[in-house]
Amino acid sequence: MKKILLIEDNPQLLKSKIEELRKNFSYSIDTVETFAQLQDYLTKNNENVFIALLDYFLDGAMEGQSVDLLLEHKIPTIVYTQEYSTEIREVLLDKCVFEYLIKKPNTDLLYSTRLIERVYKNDFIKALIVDGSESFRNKLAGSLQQFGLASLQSSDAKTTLELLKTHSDIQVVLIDLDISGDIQGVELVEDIREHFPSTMLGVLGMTPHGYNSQLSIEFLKKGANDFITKPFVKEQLNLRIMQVLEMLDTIQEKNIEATIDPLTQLKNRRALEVESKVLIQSALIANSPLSVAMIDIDHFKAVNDTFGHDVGDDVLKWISEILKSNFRKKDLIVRNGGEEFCVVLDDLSLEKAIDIFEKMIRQIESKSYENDGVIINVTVSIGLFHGIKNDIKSMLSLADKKLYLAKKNGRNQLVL
Ligand SMILES: Nc1nc2c(ncn2[C@@H]2O[C@H](COP(=O)(O)OP(=O)(O)OP(=O)(O)O)[C@@H](O)[C@H]2O)c(=O)[nH]1
Repeated sequence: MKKILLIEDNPQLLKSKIEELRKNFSYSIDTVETFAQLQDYLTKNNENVFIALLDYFLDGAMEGQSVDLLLEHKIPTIVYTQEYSTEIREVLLDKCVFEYLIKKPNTDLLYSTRLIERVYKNDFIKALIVDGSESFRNKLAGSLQQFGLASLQSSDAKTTLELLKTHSDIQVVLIDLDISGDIQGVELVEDIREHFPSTMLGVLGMTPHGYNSQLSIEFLKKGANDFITKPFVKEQLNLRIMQVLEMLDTIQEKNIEATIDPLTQLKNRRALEVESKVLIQSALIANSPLSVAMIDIDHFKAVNDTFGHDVGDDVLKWISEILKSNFRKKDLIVRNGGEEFCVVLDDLSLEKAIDIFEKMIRQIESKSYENDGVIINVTVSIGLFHGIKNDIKSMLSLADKKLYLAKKNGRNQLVL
C-alpha cells in the first residue's frame, strides 16, 4: 500500500486533515518524530512512500538536513514551518523541494490536501516533454519528478505522436514553440488534437519570454489547454499542470458516473451501448458467438407493494451482487432499468452459457433475500440469445422475445 511519511514532532494537526483524504484514497500514514528516526526509517522502508510532509525544524536537524535526506531518496516533499520565512523558501526551492507551506490551523491545508491527492495520482500517469533542447528537457523532467510525475521526452512531432499512440498513460504534454523538424510546436498541437481531444489529454504550450504574445494565444487556438512563458518557476509549472490534470480527472469522473447505475453500481444502458460495440467487433472478427441474456425479477411489483420501495431497492442490490458473483470480470453486466438486467458474455459455447444461467436461476430460487427479519423468495426469468448480430439492439430484442416466453411459460426459467 502507498504511504505518506509524516515527519513531525507534533503530528496531530496535519494527521487529522490527511485522514480526511483517506476516504477517497487508500494509503497508510507513517509518522516519525526525530531526525534519527527519519534516518532509520529511510534505510529500512521507503519503497512505497509517495510523498513526505516535513516539519523543517525537526529535533536533531534544525538546519533542514531532513530535506537533503528526503531528496536523496527522491521522495516528493512538502515542507512546513510555523512562520513564513523568505530565506527558508529560497533555500528550499533551490534544493528542489516542490512546495513550502505554513503550518497553521486551516492555512493552506486545503491546498496541501489537493497537492497530496495530485502527487498520489501522478504515480499512475506520465507527462511528455517536447522541446528541441535536451538539457531543458532533462531539467524539466527533474522538476516534474519532484512533483511525483514521471515523464517521457521527445524533440520532434513524429516521435511525439508515436509516443502518444503507444503510451496511454501520458496525460499531459508540454510543448515548446521551437521543436526539431519542419513543424512548429503550435502546429504539433493541432496534429495532436486530431487524435486526442482536450477532454482526454492535457496540452500545455511553452513560449520563450519576449516572444510575440500572439504565439501564446495561437497555442490556445490550436487546442492547448494552457500555456506558460519561459523561464518559469517550478511552482507556476506545477500549478498549471495540476489545474489541467484536475480538469481531466473531473471529466473522467463525470464520464464514469454517467455510465454507472447509482443504486446497484452496475453499468447502465449507456455503458452497454458503448461497451458492447467492442465485444461485437471482436466476436465478428473471431467469428465467435455472444451470449446476450435479458434477466427480469419475477413479480417484483408485489415485492414493492408488500414490503415497500426501500426493501425493493435492497432486493435489486442483492440480485446485482448475485449477478456480479456469477460472471467473469470481463463480462458486461448491466442494469437495463427497473427490475431488468442484461448480461453479455463472449467466448462461451451455448451449452456452457445455458449451464451458467440455469445455475444462477437455481441459486436465486434457493437462497431467499433476508434482511432485518424480512424474508422474500425471489426468482428471475431469463431470455437468452446466442449468436452474433451487427448491433446490440437486435440481439437484445431477440433475447427480450425469449424473456417474454419465459414469463408466459410460468417464470423462474431460462428460454432460448
Ligand atoms: N424498489 C424499486 N422498484 C422499482 C425500481 N424500478 C422499477 N421498479 C418497480 O418494478 C416493478 C415492475 O413491475 P412489473 O413491470 O409489473 O413487473 P413484475 O411485477 O416484476 O412482474 P413480471 O415481470 O411480469 O414478473 C414496478 O412496480 C416498478 O415500480 C426501483 O429502482 N426500485
